[in-house]
Amino acid sequence: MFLSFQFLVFSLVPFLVLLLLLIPFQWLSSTSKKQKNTLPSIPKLPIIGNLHQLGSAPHFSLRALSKIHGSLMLIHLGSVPVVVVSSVEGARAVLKTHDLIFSNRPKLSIPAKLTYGAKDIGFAPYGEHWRQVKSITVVHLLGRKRVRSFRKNTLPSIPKFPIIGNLHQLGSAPHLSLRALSKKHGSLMLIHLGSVPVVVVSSAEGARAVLKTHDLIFSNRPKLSIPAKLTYGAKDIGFAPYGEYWRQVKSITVVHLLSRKRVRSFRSIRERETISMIDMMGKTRGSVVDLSEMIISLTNNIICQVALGRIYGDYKKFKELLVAFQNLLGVMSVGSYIPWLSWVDWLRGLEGRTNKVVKELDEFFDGVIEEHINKNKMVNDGNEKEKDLVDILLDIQRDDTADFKFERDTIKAVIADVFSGGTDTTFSSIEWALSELIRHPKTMEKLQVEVTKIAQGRPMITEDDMVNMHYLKAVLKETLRLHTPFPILVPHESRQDVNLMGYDIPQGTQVMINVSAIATDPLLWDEPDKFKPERFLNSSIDYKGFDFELLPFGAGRRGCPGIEFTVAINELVLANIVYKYDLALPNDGRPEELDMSEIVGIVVRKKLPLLVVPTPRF
Ligand code: HEM
Repeated sequence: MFLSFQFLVFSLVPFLVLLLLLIPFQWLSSTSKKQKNTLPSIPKLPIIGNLHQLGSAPHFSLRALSKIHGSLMLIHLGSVPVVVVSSVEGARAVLKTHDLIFSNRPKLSIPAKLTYGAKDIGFAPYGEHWRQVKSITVVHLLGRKRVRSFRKNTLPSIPKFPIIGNLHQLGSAPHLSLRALSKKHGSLMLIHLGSVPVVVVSSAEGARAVLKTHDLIFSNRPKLSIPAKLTYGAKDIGFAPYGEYWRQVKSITVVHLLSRKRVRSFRSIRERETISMIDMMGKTRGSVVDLSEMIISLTNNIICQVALGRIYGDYKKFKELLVAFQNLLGVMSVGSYIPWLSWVDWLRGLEGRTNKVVKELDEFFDGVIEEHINKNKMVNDGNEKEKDLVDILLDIQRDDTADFKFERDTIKAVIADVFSGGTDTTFSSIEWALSELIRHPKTMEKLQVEVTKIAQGRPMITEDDMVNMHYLKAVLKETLRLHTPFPILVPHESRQDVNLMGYDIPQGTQVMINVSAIATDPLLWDEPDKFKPERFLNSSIDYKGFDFELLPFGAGRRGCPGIEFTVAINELVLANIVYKYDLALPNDGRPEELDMSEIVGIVVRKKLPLLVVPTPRF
């Protein structure tokens, strides 16, 4: 008993001594805590503190605890005191009132290891390092400007129907329908032709962005089923996809047919054909003349001679084939836009008509090529001047040393291009110019004064005179502005993703540039619908592809290579007709009665032929 009491005393003594020592300390510290107004800890277990109370969803557990112990409570995670805030005022006090004080992070062993010793933003202690790293990241990744730059800014599509998209809205004159739509939806709008998204551009800035700023990207052409069939699988220039083949074929055609030097060399052909037409007009002796028919023949004769070497005997048939060819180029095939409905093209006879025209033109071209091969076998004098385009293309085809090889189909496709691109466009601009002159007698008079003064009594106006014909040039520019032969450029296609005027345009998007809408934009032109050649007299605006408000020939890489060729014919023919004749309408029709209705194919032509009664002026 004594032993056990002794044992008890001896074992309790140190404990009691410790207790005696601790009591005043505890009392002291609790008084000092009271003075400091410390947050009382919620009940906890030794060693683990309140860790066991966090559970698998600490936010719920702590919310429950805060309902018992208050919205500001002290818990212990192991031995670490943690203040838990669950009220708006508490959050404000920590994150606003004392933000700077509470801006540090605790050192947590695993996150520190995972972040290269808290070298990141989230776990770095408050200080200069954290400030710098955070600010760099915000500026270059997380700032509003940067975040906006990551957003895909797609052009919203205008309302459309299922399957057909906006096809029904194009109507019979797409350039006019699209102009009306752009007034409502903006000068850059996304439409859908069937399932194919098409960006329609109707402003000079938009045209500049496509044809200059992003010219290389938009230099492709979409694959369109009917044009592809008509051009031997897009082996021509106009519909060939952008690439080495297109570059070579275009450059060969420019060098050997359309360059200024070559165009000059065809001068005698132009002058001969113009004299012949002027003579024919004189022979009608006061009767009605179909001037449209005469100008078509003149244009075709010139192109035939420079491209094929001569006018062909069964030429009438060739002319009819060309008309059919051009009509087909202007047709919108369902298959190009709704591939699974391509059988509709077959049903409406489009396929059949295309195949027939392709076959007949092909036979005609084969005949022309064979004739050239035989002729070259007989006369091989190597005289470059005598060679027409077919001779030159055959030479290139035969040349083993040339880097670039092409087949007979290329020759045929290029010839088809020259005729389809060159005849109707050239003819219709002369026809429209004469029609406008007849409707505006004062303008006609002014032009006649200019040509008469420059001709100085000579029987014909020649190409040397053109340099001084400022009013004539203004008349032609105004004609090409108001009666743009291709009111919508041949469609372009993006070769890669591109940002066009703030919008993300994906690769393979078709682009239609409505150059006639731009040429009649009231923001750019004063009285845009009136024929006023004077507007060009003191203006540097030209149609060569540098002024985006006037783009009858397009611009950039895909621009028309035939400007010199066509302008030479237009100027000469127009100057000589108005120099030699006064033109009156049949049956004493008044000038303003002249019908100016349009017919829209691939080229916008005058619907009715231009019938006039020519009276010699001298
Ligand atoms: C008034 C007469 C003419 C007008 C208004 C005209 C207009 C045009 C236009 C708007 C284009 C498409 C441009 C683009 O897609 O951006 C074009 C392309 C073309 N034109 Fe003309 N053209 C005319 C005469 C000619 C002539 C006389 C020829 C040849 C003899 C010709 C041959 C071509 C060719 C081959 C292309 C395709 C260019 C390419 O895709 O790279 N054009 N033309």
